[in-house]
Amino acid sequence: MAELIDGKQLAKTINARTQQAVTQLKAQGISPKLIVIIVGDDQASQIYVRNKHRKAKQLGIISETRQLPEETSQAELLEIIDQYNHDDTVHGLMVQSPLPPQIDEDAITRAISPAKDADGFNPVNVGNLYSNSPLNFPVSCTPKGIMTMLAAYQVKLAGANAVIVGRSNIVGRPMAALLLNASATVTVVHSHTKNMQAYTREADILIVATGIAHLIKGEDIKPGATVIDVGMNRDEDGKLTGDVDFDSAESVAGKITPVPGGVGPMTIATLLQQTVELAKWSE
Ligand SMILES: NC(=O)C1=CN([C@@H]2O[C@H](COP(=O)(O)OP(=O)(O)OC[C@H]3O[C@@H](n4cnc5c(N)ncnc54)[C@H](OP(=O)(O)O)[C@@H]3O)[C@@H](O)[C@H]2O)C=CC1
Ligand SMILES: Nc1nc(=O)c2c([nH]1)NC[C@@H]1CN(c3ccc(C(=O)N[C@@H](CCC(=O)O)C(=O)O)cc3)C=[N+]21
Repeated sequence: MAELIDGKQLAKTINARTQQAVTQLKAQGISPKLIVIIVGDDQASQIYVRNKHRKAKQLGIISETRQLPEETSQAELLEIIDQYNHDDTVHGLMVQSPLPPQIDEDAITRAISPAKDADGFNPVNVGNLYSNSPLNFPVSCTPKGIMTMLAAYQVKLAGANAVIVGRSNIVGRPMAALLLNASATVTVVHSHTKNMQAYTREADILIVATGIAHLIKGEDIKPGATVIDVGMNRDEDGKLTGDVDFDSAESVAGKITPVPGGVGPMTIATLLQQTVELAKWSE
């Protein structure tokens, strides 16, 4: 039976550290502040944003949710981002996805100042990540949180075969860069990959982010592997379920994350940790 990687518990530890860092910054006259912009009323986004806001407040971070109507134009959103870019009291800024079709995501990620980029999606920060820059810069929170989980559970990265299923800008691509920077041997597979099982079965570390419920089963996993399930899917009766078939996977894997209670809580903890880092770096 695999060891459970308890993201919920680890998130509490990270949040306690963040709270201490907030106290220290406030003593120096800096009050970390995060702005989350949300366009339209996507139900899932509303829930995440509410959770982020509540946690941020608990940790002493000033958190504002800027709710914009579904019909907001790209020019209007860019204007609002520009205002926050120039507001010295704001340290972290993010625009929740998905965005309505009239708004180009790429244009939005480019508009957010790299120094306030709480999501780490701006190409300047992605470039820093891919060139393994020694500078301080923000990184996409989900993969960054996964690195914290792997470290906390003493998963060896150097020389490990790491296989990532999915190549999105939010998870797969930054995850590949982080693991490569940590000297893992990295393979990224996706919907065009031939014979995906041949790769997943060789993975010492398997990270799955596709949005396809139960895509990965026990038979696709190398015995003893560390399995990280990023997927967040709703089944017929509204229950949250991952991209990994937990029941068949947990008897094969060495370590495994549950859904819920795995990667999700770490994403939020990492966003708040990173907001405080941005405030520190802004000094
Ligand atoms: N817990 C958390 O904090 C977070 C959870 N999520 C969840 O993670 C999941 C993935 O999110 P995200 O990365 O944004 O998703 P995207 O839809 O942006 O990307 C999905 C990726 O999976 C690949 N893929 C789809 N089908 C298959 C298949 N049959 N075999 C192999 N690869 C496949 C796609 O390939 P191709 O590129 O070829 O289309 C694509 O690269 C979702 O469930 C999402 O809700 C996301 C972010 C944070
Ligand atoms: N600009 C942007 N940045 C993001 O980081 C971003 C985004 N857009 N759009 C959507 C995805 C998804 N995401 C999650 C955050 C927390 C949980 C989370 O807390 N999950 C809990 C359960 C939550 C529940 O019960 O619904 C868990 O897995 O235990 C999940 C998913 C961030 N995302």
